[in-house]
Amino acid sequence: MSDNLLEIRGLQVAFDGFRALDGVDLTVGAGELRFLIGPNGAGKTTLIDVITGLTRPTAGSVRFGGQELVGRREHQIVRLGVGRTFQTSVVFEELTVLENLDLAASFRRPLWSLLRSRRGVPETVDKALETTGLTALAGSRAGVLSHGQRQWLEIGMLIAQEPRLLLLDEPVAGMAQDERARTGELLTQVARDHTVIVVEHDMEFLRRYASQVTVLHEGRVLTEGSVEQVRADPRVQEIYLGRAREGAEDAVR
Ligand SMILES: Nc1ncnc2c1ncn2[C@@H]1O[C@H](COP(=O)(O)OP(=O)(O)OP(=O)(O)O)[C@@H](O)[C@H]1O
Repeated sequence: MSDNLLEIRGLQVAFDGFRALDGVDLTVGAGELRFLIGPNGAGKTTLIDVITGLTRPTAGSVRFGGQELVGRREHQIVRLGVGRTFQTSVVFEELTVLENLDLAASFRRPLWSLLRSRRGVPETVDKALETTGLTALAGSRAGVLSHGQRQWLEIGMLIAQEPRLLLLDEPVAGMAQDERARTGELLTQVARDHTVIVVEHDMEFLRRYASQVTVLHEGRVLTEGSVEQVRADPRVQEIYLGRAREGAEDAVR
């Protein structure tokens, strides 16, 4: 049996004839921390939407742990062990950090165990608190968390569901420098027990925390490799620096 957790082949998505994905092939091994980059409109979010069942492809296949995901509904894909964060928050502000984690974890518990009175905190919730470093804030209302702490809570809510694959869409967007570093460490730690795909634009962040990078461009995989290999690729420089001339000077520095 192959060690590949995710095998995507010939994936196409068309919106009114426009090919947002145009034959994507992508293989991610079990236990990998893979970064996905590409300029605006490259198809990164569309790719995550297809893996998670939100968008149906016009052609191609997504095999996860040997099972075909195309054609399955979102909740079925979650149950198979694929978790994602959204760009909009899914945290309940009025609930505490612990309650948010407990609620997220509860989807795996059978109904009878939810109705039974429970003593203590489930192990998955404890582990999520510890991994995200939010133990001291367990009793705080989620509404008072900083932007960074909230992102970590969302990652914790995913971990509490025990997925095999986590898909994170720009986890450090809008974060201060110290929160970025903390997030990088968190992702590295999460990747010890899970396979993780991270969509991220920030090159400095990639340089520090990414080992394998896939570059998406115009709905296709342009290249893959280490951060250094990818940055040295003239085609990558062209797509980023082409835009840099339009104002985003730091794109591949
Ligand atoms: N529902 C939709 N209907 C029509 N076009 C869409 C739809 N969703 C995405 N697109 C188009 O598909 C292309 C890929 O979009 P996508 O959001 O996947 O890119 P991205 O790489 O995630 O970009 P960004 O970095 O800006 O988030 C874009 O040209 C976008 O306008």
